[in-house]
Amino acid sequence: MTVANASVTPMMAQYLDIKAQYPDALLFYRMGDFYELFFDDAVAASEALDISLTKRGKHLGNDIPMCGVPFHAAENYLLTLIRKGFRVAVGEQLESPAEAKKRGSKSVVKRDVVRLVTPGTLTEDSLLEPRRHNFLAAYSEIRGDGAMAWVDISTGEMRAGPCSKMRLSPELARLAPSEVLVSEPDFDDLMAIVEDTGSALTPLSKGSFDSASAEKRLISLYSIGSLDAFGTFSRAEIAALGALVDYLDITQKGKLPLLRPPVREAANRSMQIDAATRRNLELSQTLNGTRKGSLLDTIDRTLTAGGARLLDRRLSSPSTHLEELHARLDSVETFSTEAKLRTELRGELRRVPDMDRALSRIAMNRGGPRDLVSLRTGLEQCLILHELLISADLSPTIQECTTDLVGHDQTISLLQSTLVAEPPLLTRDGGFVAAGYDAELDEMRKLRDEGRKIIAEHQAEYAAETGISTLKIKHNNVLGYFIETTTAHAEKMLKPPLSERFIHRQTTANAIRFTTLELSELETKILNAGGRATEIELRIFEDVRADVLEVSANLFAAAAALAQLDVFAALADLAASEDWIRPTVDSSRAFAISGGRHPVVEKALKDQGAAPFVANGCDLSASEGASSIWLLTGPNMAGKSTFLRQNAIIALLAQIGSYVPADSAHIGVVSQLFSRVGASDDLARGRSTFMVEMVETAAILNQADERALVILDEIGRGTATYDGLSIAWATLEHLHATNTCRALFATHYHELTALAGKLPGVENATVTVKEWDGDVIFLHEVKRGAADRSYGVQVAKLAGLPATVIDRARAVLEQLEKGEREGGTRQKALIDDLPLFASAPTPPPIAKASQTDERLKEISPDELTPREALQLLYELKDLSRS
Ligand SMILES: Nc1ncnc2c1ncn2[C@@H]1O[C@H](COP(=O)(O)OP(=O)(O)OP(=O)(O)O)[C@@H](O)[C@H]1O
Repeated sequence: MTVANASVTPMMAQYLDIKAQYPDALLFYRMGDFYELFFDDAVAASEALDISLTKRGKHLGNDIPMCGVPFHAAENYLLTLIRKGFRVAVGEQLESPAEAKKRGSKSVVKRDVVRLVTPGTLTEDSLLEPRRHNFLAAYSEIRGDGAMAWVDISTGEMRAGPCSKMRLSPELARLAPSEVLVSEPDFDDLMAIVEDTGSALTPLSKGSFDSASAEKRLISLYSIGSLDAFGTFSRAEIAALGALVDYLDITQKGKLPLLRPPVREAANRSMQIDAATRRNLELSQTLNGTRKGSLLDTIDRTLTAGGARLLDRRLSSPSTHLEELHARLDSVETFSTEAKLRTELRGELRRVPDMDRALSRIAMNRGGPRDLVSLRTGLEQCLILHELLISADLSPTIQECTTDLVGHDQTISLLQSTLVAEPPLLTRDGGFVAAGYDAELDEMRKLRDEGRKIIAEHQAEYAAETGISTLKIKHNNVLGYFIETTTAHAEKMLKPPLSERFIHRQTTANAIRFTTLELSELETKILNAGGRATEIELRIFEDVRADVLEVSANLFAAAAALAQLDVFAALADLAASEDWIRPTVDSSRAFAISGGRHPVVEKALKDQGAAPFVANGCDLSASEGASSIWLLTGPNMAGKSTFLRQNAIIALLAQIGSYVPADSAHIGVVSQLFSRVGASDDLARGRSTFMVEMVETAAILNQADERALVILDEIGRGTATYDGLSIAWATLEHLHATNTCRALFATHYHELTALAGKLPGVENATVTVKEWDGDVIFLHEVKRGAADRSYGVQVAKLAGLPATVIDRARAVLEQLEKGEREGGTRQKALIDDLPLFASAPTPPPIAKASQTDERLKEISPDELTPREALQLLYELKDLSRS
């Protein structure tokens, strides 16, 4: 849409031209100190940002809606827009108005989009959560072979791995990317899957996913001969990686971030956890959507942003690789036993800045002197940490980390010699290069600074010469340096002899301004010195930037080592203070936990000052080819869900390489974790509680293999009793006979406990309670055997149901039990044999009459609300009946 016709101003024509290239994004059009938005963009942004909508001129006879955000506060507005699902094209002025004028009096300042801001391509610290990754993912499929690639451009990490369409949803749940790229033809097909995970979905042309050109793109990006240098990637993986690079090229307008060589993530190296299980176990956020109260929040004691991101990554992808797990556990053990070393190490880790993000900003030319200082501080801390660790008895993994902490002497001394201790935020502010680093810079600075002193001396001299003590030398962009005095004092300066030396330049309302020849000369000298000093500083910044980027791989390795050390020390700290133990993880099919606890519930009870958490064991150990299932019965509120979740969490913690909250734990590696705990309506997708429950159960029964750990809580609760019981029964049998997995199955259907006698791999267990004086007391102890009853009525009483309802419920229950004992049907027991509910006695009519009479006397009908009037009418009707 090129609308450069005569009816629009040249500026508007330029705006429309640029906007036509970015129809799907809001265009931030830079005008001086503001980014302006026009037309529909303005309407949408003003609503999303809650800023006022104005108008500017006319287009095709109509007002042009406009709104704007100040340049200096643009980041916050950007964040709000991105969070609300918009994409923003940032259009900058590429020349100054003066330069535009030189090209012709009617020329419009050149502008173009310098960057397309989308959820997956943020780099600004203020737009990112420091302790979380921000992934951009791409999904591609070539002849039925699917793959996913993902990158965090704020740290440069890029990975790819196989991913079938069926695995797309759990993979997206694992990575939680903020944006997913798909090929245009796949858009409609994948929309529901991607949107379900909360990621933004962006279609790219089919060409971006072409694997041959993707390979060429990657080879030229990394200047390598062949991609084999990084491992063996499938065509689909290459296509997905290539799409990422292409999209970064489009959005960053050619300024590619520093992308580290892609790493291939083999399938089956991490525990499969689907989205529902992640939600149910509240891994990184609670069911209410908050981080606080999640498992991650409870276990995260890391002190660096890089460490926090690594822990988050590990928790979302527990490993199934035994060697890797043991290496991690050995490292946590090192810091668990070496308490003093751990404390000292953590003291130093606290000072480590976010080197990854600083380096990425520097690479993208969005960094400033403070980012260089972050690298310097980080590397200095590396040396201190190395010193601390070197004499200790370390695990091999920690030893490897220590080697990456050193070898940066040249970079350290470069950064130490170039930068001042506390530089300004922006390079253009100048003043960040240390004195003594560059002789010319020192000289220019001296001249510039002495220039100020000389100006002050001149001012004193002129004051003495004219006898005007209030005379000042000032500066503005029009006159440069000038001498200013009040109109009254200026009289004598306008007359000889002073007028020969002081040249009159300007008269304002309150002052008269002069200059002298020597002042003009001085100005040129000073100005040149200041400008030259800035020029030199910018050149030095560029040189240092290039030197740093030259060794970026070493710097990333140092940052990765710091993050690892932080995670190991944080997990060791947690283990030591919370009394966690090292689990045994092997290739057996064991699942033997003694004294297990739920870390989040335990902490919550501790924080509330409530009775301590009751530890419970669990043994689901199974022999090859057999299943082992605990069928858990017990009253509501007894702690069944907590017990179920705690066992899943213990397995998960063990497989991220952490100690676990238990007295002992032996876990045969779990490759899939499934959990169906509780139920929530998925009204947005028009699915009832029962439907959601069945969809999730179906996924488990279809996918769980013999290395799976399955947690099922109250299957069938969402439907009629007999249907529910039948479904639960059949599900349990299927898990036992077909899935042959390790499972915990909590149920209210006591009838199921009979299966324990029939199926060899099923055992009954119950969460105990005590009944006392008609009330129930929760002991939270899990024991083998079946619960005698469900205590639902007692729990309802605890919850505050009215006494009449509780009494009546007891009567119904007794009748049911009696009916069953006597061999009748439930229906007969209830319909034929249960006496009808005797309603509460009606209050004596007299009292009612008098009350109503009183109210009638008091209230005039006009004062009544419609509701009160209706109420009164009913009362009067009752009265007339009686
Ligand atoms: N082992 C335990 N030690 C101490 N308190 C516990 C323990 N387990 C659970 N609780 C407490 O009991 C509460 C209820 O636990 P939970 O939700 O697991 O019960 P439930 O049997 O699954 O109940 P429902 O069947 O109603 O869902 C928890 O919020 C916690 O405060």
